[in-house]
Amino acid sequence: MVESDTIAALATPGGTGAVALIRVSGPKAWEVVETACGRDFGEARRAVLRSVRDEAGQVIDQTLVTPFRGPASFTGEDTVEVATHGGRLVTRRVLERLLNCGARPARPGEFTERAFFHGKLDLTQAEAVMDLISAQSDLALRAAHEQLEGRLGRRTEGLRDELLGVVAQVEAWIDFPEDDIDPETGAALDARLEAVAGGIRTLLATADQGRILREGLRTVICGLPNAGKSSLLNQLLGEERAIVSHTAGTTRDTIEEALVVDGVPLRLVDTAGLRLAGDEIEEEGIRRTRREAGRADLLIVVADASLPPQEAWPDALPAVTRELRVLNKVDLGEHPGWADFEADRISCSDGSGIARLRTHIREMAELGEADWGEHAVAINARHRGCLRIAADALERGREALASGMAAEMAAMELREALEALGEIAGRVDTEEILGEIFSRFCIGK
Ligand SMILES: Nc1nc2c(c(=O)[nH]1)N(C=O)[C@@H](CNc1ccc(C(=O)N[C@@H](CCC(=O)O)C(=O)O)cc1)CN2
Ligand SMILES: Nc1nc2c(ncn2[C@@H]2O[C@H](COP(=O)(O)OP(=O)(O)OP(=O)(O)O)[C@@H](O)[C@H]2O)c(=O)[nH]1
Ligand SMILES: [Mg+2]
Repeated sequence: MVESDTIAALATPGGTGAVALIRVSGPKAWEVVETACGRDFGEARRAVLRSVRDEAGQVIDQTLVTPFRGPASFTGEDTVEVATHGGRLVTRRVLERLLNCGARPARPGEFTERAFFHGKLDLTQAEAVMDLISAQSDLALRAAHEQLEGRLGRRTEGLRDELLGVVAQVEAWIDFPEDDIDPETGAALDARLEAVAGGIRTLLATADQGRILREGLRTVICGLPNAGKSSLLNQLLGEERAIVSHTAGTTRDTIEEALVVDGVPLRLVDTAGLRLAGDEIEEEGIRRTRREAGRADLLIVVADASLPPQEAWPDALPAVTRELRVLNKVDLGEHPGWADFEADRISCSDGSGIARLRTHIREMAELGEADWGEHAVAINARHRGCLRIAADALERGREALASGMAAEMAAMELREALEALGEIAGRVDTEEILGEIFSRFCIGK
């Protein structure tokens, strides 16, 4: 689907600023802007100062215009960038004028979509543009950058090429149905398939990292009432977000906030204290706490250090892969019963131990330099879906080969794996899938 019409949209946020940027892309991009400016541009990639005028010849704004000749542009099409003064009204009037001169408003993500259709970006790179814009931490930014630079696409396309080689060999056998695949060749093919499967597994293992980078580590604070859970949320946020009081049962509903702790994006959730409920609302709060705790990436269990352990530690918490134990209120003195208890000792009143707790949270996220590595990628949910389909089909293909089934059977399964792998970089012909992806972008991107 390569559309031949010319689109225009504001590329910068729709507020007041020093300068705003409007992009026009498509076969008539130059013509549209030249009409609005009443003059030709001359050379590509050279910024020129031009007045955009309305139909009556009245100047709307003095703008800096940069024309690009396809394919040497972001979209791969003829493109013109018009930098206007950054007022709401002036940008709206200039855009309206360009639309009147033959452009139509761009749909969300349409510039990037066109870059994809003109082969400027593969689908993983187009997705990376979006990740880059929404990145909330330096690591998320770095991951998006590496994906934009094409690292993930090269890996999946590399695996696909290798698989394609094997499929070609298997299919060559289909033409000679009287010959079975000889065991030696069969073993060699299987070794190559195992290597592809290994590559897929390596990528799948980054799904957790990818989700955490994009959505944040889901961190749930829980514990008995009055332990200081809301105080801890406030401490980590650096603001008085949640209500804190000496009354047990203060927090009745879950509170969720996004923040970055030591470079790790978190979704921090404060919950109602776990105990036998006093009333119906509290009971519902506690039900929500259990649900939240169950879907946490990291559980922070908080207890009051000044109380004896048997009175302070909540029981029946869901098992999660990551858990941090915290003893709060150490400023009040620690009950001797905790002596051998391994936990972060903190005080939300005087801030002691909070810096160390932050470090521990970061370590738990396993997103540090050491965990990240030189060749790391962080896949998203769509990539994971494709990789799982590919891994399963590949497995079935290997079984078919091993059990001496007809080569057709094996080839069919391997073809399915091939297709799923190719889908990651955008080898898809269903516009529906692509439309779904690009529609999540903002207008002008
Ligand atoms: N003014 C402006 N700034 C921007 C963008 C933009 O579209 N316009 N970008 C939009 O996201 C990002 C930069 N990405 C871009 C990627 C490729 C090309 C481009 O013209 N590519 C040509 C020429 C390459 C070259 O000169 O080396 C090409 O690929 O053929 C432009 C911007 C961020 N900053
Ligand atoms: N001395 C001392 N008091 C603290 C500390 N942290 C919290 N508190 C106090 O403990 C009481 C309970 O704090 P909250 O943060 O509301 O406790 P919570 O766990 O959210 O309680 P619920 O929402 O009722 O489950 C408040 O009076 C806080 O001021 C601390 O480190 N030291
Ligand atoms: Mg609370």
